[in-house]
Amino acid sequence: MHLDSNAPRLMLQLDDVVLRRGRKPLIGPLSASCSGGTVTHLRGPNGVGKTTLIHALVGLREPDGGTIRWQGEDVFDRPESLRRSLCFIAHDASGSGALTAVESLRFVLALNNEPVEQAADALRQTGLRGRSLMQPVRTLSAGQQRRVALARLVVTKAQLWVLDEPLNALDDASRSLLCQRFADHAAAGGIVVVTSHQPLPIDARCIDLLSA
Ligand SMILES: Nc1ncnc2c1ncn2[C@@H]1O[C@H](COP(=O)(O)OP(=O)(O)OP(=O)(O)O)[C@@H](O)[C@H]1O
Repeated sequence: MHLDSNAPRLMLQLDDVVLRRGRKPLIGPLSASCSGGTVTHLRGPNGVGKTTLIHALVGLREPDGGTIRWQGEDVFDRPESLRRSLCFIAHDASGSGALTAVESLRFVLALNNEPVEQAADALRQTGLRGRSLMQPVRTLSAGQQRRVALARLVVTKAQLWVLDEPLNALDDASRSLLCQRFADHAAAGGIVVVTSHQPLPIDARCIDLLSA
C-alpha cells in the first residue's frame, strides 16, 4: 500500500475516551491520536481493558464517554468510512475450524471484498506450507491457526490495521516477520494499532493502560 502524497493524512483520533464494564471503570479519560506512518502499541496488565478499547476503536462498542473519530467521522455513529479503511483481526480470529486453511482465508477475504485468489500464496508467505494448507483449521496448532488469521495482512489494502494480540502463539521467526510487516505498512503511510504483552522490536509509540 502506498498512499497518494496529495491524499489527506490518515488520522484515528481519541478524545477523552472513557470505557466501563457495567459500573466498573476500565479506561480513561484517554486522548490520543494515531496518524499515518505510525505503529501504536497498546500495553497493560490482563483485564485492564485493551480488548475493550480495541472493540471501541473499530466501532463495535460505543464509548461510555468521549469520541473516537476516523478521518473526522465518529466511528460508532458513522462507521462507513472506517469500514472501508479497516483491517481488524481479533485475538481469537482464525476463521471456521471446519474449513481448511485456504478455505478459511478465502472466506474471510471474500467477506472483506479482498482478492480471494491470493489466499494460498498469502498463507505460504506466513510460513504455512504443504499439507497444512489443506487441513481443517481446528486441527492446526495454535501458532498455525494464528498464521491463518494473519495471512490477511499479506493481501489487504486497508490503511488502518487494528490487531488484538497478533503475536500470541507465534514462534520467534514469525514474530519478527510480522513486526517487520507492521513497520513496512507504517513506512508506506499506513497505521497499525496493536495490543501485545510482548515488546515490539520496531519503532512504535507505546500507550500504557493502567488499572483504574
Ligand atoms: N463480555 C464481557 N462481559 C462482562 N465483562 C467483560 C466482558 N469482556 C470483558 N469483560 C471484563 O472487562 C475487563 C477488561 O477485559 P479486556 O478483555 O478488555 O482486558 P484485556 O486488557 O484485553 O485483558 P488481557 O490482557 O487478559 O487480554 C475485564 O475485567 C473483563 O472481565
